[in-house]
Amino acid sequence: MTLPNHFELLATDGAARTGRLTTPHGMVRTPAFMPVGTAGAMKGMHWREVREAGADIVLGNTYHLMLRPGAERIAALGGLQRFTGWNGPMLTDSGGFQVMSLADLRKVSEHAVTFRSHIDGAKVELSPERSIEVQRFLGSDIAMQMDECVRLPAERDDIERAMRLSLRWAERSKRAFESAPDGYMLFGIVQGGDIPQLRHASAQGLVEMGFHGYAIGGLAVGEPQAVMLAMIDETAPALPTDRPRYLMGVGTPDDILEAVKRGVDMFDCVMPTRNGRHGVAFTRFGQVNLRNARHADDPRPLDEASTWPSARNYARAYLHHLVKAGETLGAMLLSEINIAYYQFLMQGIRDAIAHGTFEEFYQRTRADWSRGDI
Ligand SMILES: Nc1nc2c(CCNCC3CCCCC3)c3[nH]c(NCCc4ccccc4)nc3cc2c(=O)[nH]1
Repeated sequence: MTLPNHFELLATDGAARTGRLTTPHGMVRTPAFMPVGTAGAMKGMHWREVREAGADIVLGNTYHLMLRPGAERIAALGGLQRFTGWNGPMLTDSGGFQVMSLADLRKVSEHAVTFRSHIDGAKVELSPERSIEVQRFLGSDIAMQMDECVRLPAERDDIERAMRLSLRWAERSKRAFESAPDGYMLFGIVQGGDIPQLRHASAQGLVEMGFHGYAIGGLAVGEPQAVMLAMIDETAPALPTDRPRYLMGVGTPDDILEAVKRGVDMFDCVMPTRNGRHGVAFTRFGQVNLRNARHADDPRPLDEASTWPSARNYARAYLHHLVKAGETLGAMLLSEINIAYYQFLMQGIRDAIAHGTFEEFYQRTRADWSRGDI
C-alpha cells in the first residue's frame, strides 16, 4: 500500500538533490544534518543554540529514553517535544542498533532483541511492535523500522540472514505503525552489508512494501569510506527519487559531501558534539585539535569570517586553556561551534544544488579543508 509522500524535491544537480520534508512539527530542508540528542538533550547546548545554528530536526534516543524515564511516562507528559522543550521535528531510531552497541547480554531472535538494561539490569524485550509503540509514545515525527545491522567485515551468510530478518521486521514495523495519525512517517532501512546483490534485494523488498522514506543502514560500521560510497552508489539508484534517503550514523563533513553527491538527503552523527567535548573543532579549513600545545599562545579565533559568534570571538589560546583545564565551557563552546559548522556546510550544499553549482562547491570546499595552514 503506497504511503502518502511528504517530501518535495526542489532541485537536482547531478545525483545531488535539495528538497523539503513536511512533518507534524515543522519543515525540514534537505540535505539535512540532524544533530543527535542523547537522553533527551543536546549535550552541552541549549535548544535555542541548536535552532540558531540552523538545525531543523534533531534525533531523540529511543534506547535510552525507553529505559529512563520510560516511553509511557514521556507520553503522559505530552511527548518528547513538550518533555524536552525542542518544539521542532524529531526523528527516532528503532533502538536495535543501540542495543547491539551498548547493552550486554543481548540476544537476537526472530521475534525480538532481548537484553539487560544498563541502568537496573532488568531484562528488556524490544520487538518491532514494541519499538514502534515506544517511538509513537515519544511522539517522534519520523520513526525507523526495527532492523539488525551487521558490523563489517562479515560473512555473506550473516549479512544475508540479517538483511532478510530486517525485511521481515520491516513488514511487522509497518503493520504496527498503521494506526499513526496522518503526517507521521515511518522509514524502512536498507541492509545488505558490502554485497551489491543483497543491497538490491533489500531495497527492492522495502520499496515493494512502501515507506515514507528510506534509510541506508549497515554502513559506517567499520568499512573503509570507499566501500561505504560504493554501497551508496549501489543503493540510492534502487530507491524512489521522490522520497527521502537517510544515511544512518554519517558522518564527517567529507563523508557527507561525498554522500550528497551520490543522492543522499539526510544524515545523523554524534561526531560534532562528541568531538567537541573532546576538544576537536570542525572549521571551514578542516579539523583543529585544541588540546595541542601549539595553540597555547595563539590569539587568533578559530575562524574570523565564521557566521557563528563563538567561532569568531574566542582566541584559540583561550579554547586550548578551557579544554586543558577541563572547564565545562570548553565542551559547550566547541559543541555549538561544531554543530554550527555542520549546519553552515549543509546550507552551503543546499544553496549550491539549488543554483546548479554543486560541483564547484564540492571542489572548493574540499580544497579549503586541505589547506592545512590552520
Ligand atoms: N537502526 C539503525 N541505526 C544505525 C545507526 C544509528 C544511527 N544513529 C542513531 C542515534 C540515535 C540517538 C543516539 C545516537 C545514535 C548507525 N550508526 C552508524 N555509524 C555510526 C558511526 C559512528 C560515528 C561517530 C561516532 C561513533 C560511531 N551506522 C549505523 C547503522 C544503523 C543501522 O543500520 N540501523
